[in-house]
Amino acid sequence: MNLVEYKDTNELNPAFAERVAGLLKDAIKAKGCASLVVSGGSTPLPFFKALSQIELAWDKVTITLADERWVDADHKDSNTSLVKNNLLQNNAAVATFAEIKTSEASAFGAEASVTASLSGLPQPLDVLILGMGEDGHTASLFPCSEQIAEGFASDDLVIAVQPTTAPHERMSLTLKSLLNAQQIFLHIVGKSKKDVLDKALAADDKFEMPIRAILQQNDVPVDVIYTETKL
Ligand SMILES: O=C1O[C@H](COP(=O)(O)O)[C@@H](O)[C@H](O)[C@H]1O
Repeated sequence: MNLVEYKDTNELNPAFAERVAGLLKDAIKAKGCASLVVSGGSTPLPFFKALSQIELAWDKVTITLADERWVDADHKDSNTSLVKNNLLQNNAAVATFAEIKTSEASAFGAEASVTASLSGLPQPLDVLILGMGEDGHTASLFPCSEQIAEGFASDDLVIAVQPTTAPHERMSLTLKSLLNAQQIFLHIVGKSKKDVLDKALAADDKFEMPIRAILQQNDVPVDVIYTETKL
């Protein structure tokens, strides 16, 4: 794990966007296409705006989400709408978006249709950007959920999850899917998230803090992109 710290979000967002864009350009040069998996929540919004403005062959990039809350597109908690309204804009408007929210009423039973929606996603993933909750969840691998052991052990691409300490059913990439990446970034902003990171690094029970399964592995490089100061 490599910690990359910035003075503030005004410095972090363009620099992180250039770093991600560089990796996507390298992948396109090497194989003609690239995959980018992003997270939702509140942290990535200004970074999405910065990334959307970078010039690259976005028509060769497939974007998807590491997880989604099972809500309609017009719900304020929709990660899909966050991506559509902030990342799939400007130069990035021509990227392909593989959605992980489908029309089923429940996430439970929708795994097959979500897996089908992801069938065109180039794998291994070129860039995976994760967030982290105060409870140490990442994607929607929640420590509180009944599905956490299966989320760690499953060979499937996605898993439906019902958190008990956060709202909404979720659809999440499984741990195996998340680790099928060339480069992982953990994007965190603020001292409280840094405290969670430090706690995650201080012990090894991944069921207590699922982010440990990402941080404490040696197969995929992980850069933590961090600033304490949100402007
Ligand atoms: O519920 C979720 O939370 C995490 C962290 O979100 P943030 O608001 O603290 O940035 C996020 O990474 C995940 O995609 C989201 O569904």
